[in-house]
Amino acid sequence: MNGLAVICRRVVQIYRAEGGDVVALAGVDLEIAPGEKVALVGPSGSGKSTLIALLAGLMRPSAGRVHLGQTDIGKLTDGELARLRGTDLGVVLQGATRNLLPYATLEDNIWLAQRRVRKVRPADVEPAESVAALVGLLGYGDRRIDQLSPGAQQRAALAVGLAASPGLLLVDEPTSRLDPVARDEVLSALDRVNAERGTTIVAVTHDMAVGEAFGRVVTIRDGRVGAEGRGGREFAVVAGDGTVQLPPAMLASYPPGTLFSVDDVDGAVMLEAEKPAAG
Ligand SMILES: Nc1ncnc2c1ncn2[C@@H]1O[C@H](COP(=O)(O)OP(=O)(O)OP(=O)(O)O)[C@@H](O)[C@H]1O
Repeated sequence: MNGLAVICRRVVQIYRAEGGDVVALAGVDLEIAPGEKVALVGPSGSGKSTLIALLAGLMRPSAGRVHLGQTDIGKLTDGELARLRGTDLGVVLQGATRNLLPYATLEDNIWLAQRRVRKVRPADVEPAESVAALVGLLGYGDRRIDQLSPGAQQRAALAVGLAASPGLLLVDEPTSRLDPVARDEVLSALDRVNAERGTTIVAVTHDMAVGEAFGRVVTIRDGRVGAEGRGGREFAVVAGDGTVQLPPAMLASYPPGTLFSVDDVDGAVMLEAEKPAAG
């Protein structure tokens, strides 16, 4: 299928924990066009995995809306969400082998991942061989997963995520623990999938090479979109409630509670910090 658009509006996710509630996402606004490649980066605990889990339909947002294409996933039943995951959504979890049956062949792994789409959209079922070719594993179909190198296992995990020809591929840390050659092979595979199928790709990563290869890098900070890099330039982002985050390095000079006067001067926004009263 064609690439799916992603729209998040004021998305809030709260985990109910014993020690108290944890606000993992505090109002995420994000738009991803069909066929875009987006890297999600940010400090540990900032909410990246939570956002991916919401996009993967593994849970529903506590508040706000998540649209995948025309579908508001908050309105789907559990059964409908599960169906979406095996058809329109491809999810590749962190750690290649978590997505694979290690003692089965690559071809069997792909075949198993196609079982839902075989019922729902049989016309979209591609031969296992062409899915393997897409990730650079042509001729590996009869190899057992546990006999593949770590880099080839990661591409096998991508093949399984792509087996149903999803419109959106979500990948958690696709290049972690790979050597530079294997990493480049994974990046080329993602590039090929995106170019040939138009699949929208969202990857959580700590690897700057992924961000550079993708071109669009969204930084999640404290459960919000903190900044965005495009074509190597870094931008601040206006959130749905009108707020803009300062770059973290500035917070030392302008701590929470600092007052700014805000002026629009010929299209440039001027912020001037109020000097603390002498005293
Ligand atoms: N199941 C859960 N129950 C309670 N709190 C959770 C749960 N999952 C995540 N959190 C908390 O939500 C916040 C966001 O976590 P999340 O895993 O989404 O961040 P992350 O950016 O993916 O971090 P990392 O890069 O370390 O994977 C953190 O404070 C985390 O401790």
